[in-house]
Amino acid sequence: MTDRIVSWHCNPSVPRFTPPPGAVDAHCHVFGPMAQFPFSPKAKYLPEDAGPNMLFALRDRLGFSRNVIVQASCHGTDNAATLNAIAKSNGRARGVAVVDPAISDAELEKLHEGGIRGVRFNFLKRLVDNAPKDKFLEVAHRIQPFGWHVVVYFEAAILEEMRPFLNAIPTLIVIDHMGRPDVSQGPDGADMRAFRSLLDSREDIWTKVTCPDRLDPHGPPWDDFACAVAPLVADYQDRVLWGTDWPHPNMEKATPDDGALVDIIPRIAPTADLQRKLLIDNPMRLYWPEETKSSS
Ligand SMILES: O=C(O)/C=C(\CC(=O)C(=O)O)C(=O)O
Repeated sequence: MTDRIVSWHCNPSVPRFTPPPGAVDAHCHVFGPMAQFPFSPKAKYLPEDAGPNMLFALRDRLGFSRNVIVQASCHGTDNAATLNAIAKSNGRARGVAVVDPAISDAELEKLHEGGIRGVRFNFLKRLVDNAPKDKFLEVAHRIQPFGWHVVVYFEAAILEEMRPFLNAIPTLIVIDHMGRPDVSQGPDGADMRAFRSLLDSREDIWTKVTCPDRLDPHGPPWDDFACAVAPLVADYQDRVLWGTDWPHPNMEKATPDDGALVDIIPRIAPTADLQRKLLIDNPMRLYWPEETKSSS
């Protein structure tokens, strides 16, 4: 690995769709800055810096109010860059960490104080060397007292083999990018049906209806994604989250325009009610529950 890569659009458009005030971008990352927060020696990609100032400028440009920053695999289990971005956000960001299963309770407590509200288990072989299910389950039990949830990233091909592991997780689960279905199969295709059956197996499995750029083989304006995902949002409206996925790790060959990504929201969540659930109510329940308790 030599050259550092740029995986994001350098001049994203201002979206035509205006997110409702208080909207949360519930899946994004920061890279570095490397001089302060070096990448992991095990990183599978080496990006240019995409730090908190860039993230917050994009948030404002797109019309969002808050971010959920997910620790990217290039930073391994050192969450310092994610914590730094959260600390710089004036309370407008929270995060999802990736932890070494040997992490101490005191370190978990520090992550909580720093704004972490979940841990991510990544099963993509191109991103991580190993994904020890037994150790992950121990972690899932240890985060319970903090009220955190588990975020799981896997591809459609391994959904069935993931089921016993997912069944054993004692916390709420969020599946990244719907477990990467082939959206070109349509809303009733085999991948979507399998994913719906997973959602139906537990009411506390949520998902991120994210990444048309990764999932739609036909590219913008991502019609296959919109067609396959809109019925899912309608049917599981209280357990869906949306995010940009900026700075789009590994998408350097087809960097998506973030404004165009935002414009897919009204195509998958066509009513104001669905948009409020997707962009505000649902992410606030998971990441800023203390702000929602009084109103529920
Ligand atoms: O950002 C994403 O959601 C997807 C990624 C990168 C990633 O997850 C990571 O680096 O941790 C991918 O598919 O390459």
